[in-house]
Amino acid sequence: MKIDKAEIEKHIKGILIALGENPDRQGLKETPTRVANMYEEVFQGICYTNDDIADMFNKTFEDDLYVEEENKDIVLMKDIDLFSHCEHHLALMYNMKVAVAYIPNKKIIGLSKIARIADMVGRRLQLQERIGTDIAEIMQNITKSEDVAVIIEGEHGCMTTRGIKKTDAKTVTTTFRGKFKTDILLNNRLMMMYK
Ligand SMILES: Nc1nc2c(ncn2[C@@H]2O[C@H](COP(=O)(O)OP(=O)(O)OP(=O)(O)O)[C@@H](O)[C@H]2O)c(=O)[nH]1
Ligand SMILES: [Zn+2]
Repeated sequence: MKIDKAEIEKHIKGILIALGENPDRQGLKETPTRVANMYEEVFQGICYTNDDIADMFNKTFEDDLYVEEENKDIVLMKDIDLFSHCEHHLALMYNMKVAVAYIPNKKIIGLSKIARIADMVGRRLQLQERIGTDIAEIMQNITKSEDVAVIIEGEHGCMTTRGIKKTDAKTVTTTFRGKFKTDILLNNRLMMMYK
């Protein structure tokens, strides 16, 4: 699937007219094209399924280290900054920090790929909760490990710049899978590392 930029341009022009603007004035003439280009960039992830994203960033290393049961331990990447857009208002989710943890099961994933997965998942119309479950599903697919956790903190433009306007409100969501859900000590250890 590809984003239909011509359709987006047409509709953005319609929105400008509906707002009472003149879409042919100097400053707005190129706006529909600019917005279509921007949408192509920030909504690129809509064109791909979670399986597609897993294939895209499937760079793993098989290391003897993680075959030994006693060496299986938490790998955590935190403070991955991210933007997304809420599916209810198309408003920006910003100041987002994503943390992704997993326990390697024979395979280890290239670290940059974790951030690339988060980035692509953010390029969809999202719920903060679903960003977590999508990242967890893709991580499980690539690493073949059930034990994955995703913690996200973020601010929602639809709550800070309009509506209720709670400018300091932050939302924290957690997605715990496998042992991170069932083993409370492991979960506590992760939260200590996350702090
Ligand atoms: N759970 C969840 N809710 C979200 C997210 N992004 C936006 N929302 C909420 O989606 C809801 C949509 O509610 P509606 O009542 O249909 O929309 P609205 O009339 O604009 O609501 P207000 O924002 O309360 O003015 C709002 O409560 C938003 O805060 C998200 O990532 N997760
Ligand atoms: Zn919203």
